[in-house]
Amino acid sequence: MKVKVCGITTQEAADTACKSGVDMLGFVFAESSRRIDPEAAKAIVDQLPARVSAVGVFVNETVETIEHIARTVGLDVVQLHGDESPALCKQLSYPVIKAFTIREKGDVLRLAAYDCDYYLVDSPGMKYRGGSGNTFDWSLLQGENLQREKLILAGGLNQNNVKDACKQVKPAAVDVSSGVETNGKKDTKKIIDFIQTAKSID
Ligand SMILES: O=C(O)c1ccccc1N[C@@H]1O[C@H](COP(=O)(O)O)[C@@H](O)[C@H]1O
Repeated sequence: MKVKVCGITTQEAADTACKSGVDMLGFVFAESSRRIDPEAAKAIVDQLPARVSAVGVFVNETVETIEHIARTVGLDVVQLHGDESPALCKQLSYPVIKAFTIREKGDVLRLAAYDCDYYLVDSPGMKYRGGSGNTFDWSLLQGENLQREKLILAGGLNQNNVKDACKQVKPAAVDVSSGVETNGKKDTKKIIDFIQTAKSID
């Protein structure tokens, strides 16, 4: 199981995740309590081992802004967490993770319109477009003809529910933010425990 830890704002959280075997680290450049400015993100990205991908999270930005920040920071992948069109995804020169909010069965059909590198399925946002810490009804994905090798499961995952979630959804990767935090800050023990648990899943 591939693991992405999102909402990284400190070198300490990045180091902990890297030492624990994380595959992708997410940096939020959208409205969020976890927002990081590009210069601060670049300082962390510059220290990442080559096997760890740096992912930039954007919400409804232009192609020009996304490309500019991606180049400045040294991102490997961009995650689009808003209402970005299939055409915008195709215009980007970076691999794309397109995020989809899953409220009902019909939402799953939207994935088919997109030709992207990964499809991230998430619960509806609350104050911001993501990072709510809430799960969604995983059974909505059962029986659907999804490209599981491109599927990233997100939304309220934590050390205690990630195994059950993966058993139901069978994604290629899991993404966590709130579930490895205490009082809104990344928690070293939770990061280690989450990555160890997720990595033990076949
Ligand atoms: O984390 C945020 O604050 C955020 C803000 C805006 C868009 C996306 C955001 N994060 C993404 O939200 C999901 C789920 O997070 P959580 O585990 O439920 O807290 C994850 O994909 C993050 O990449």
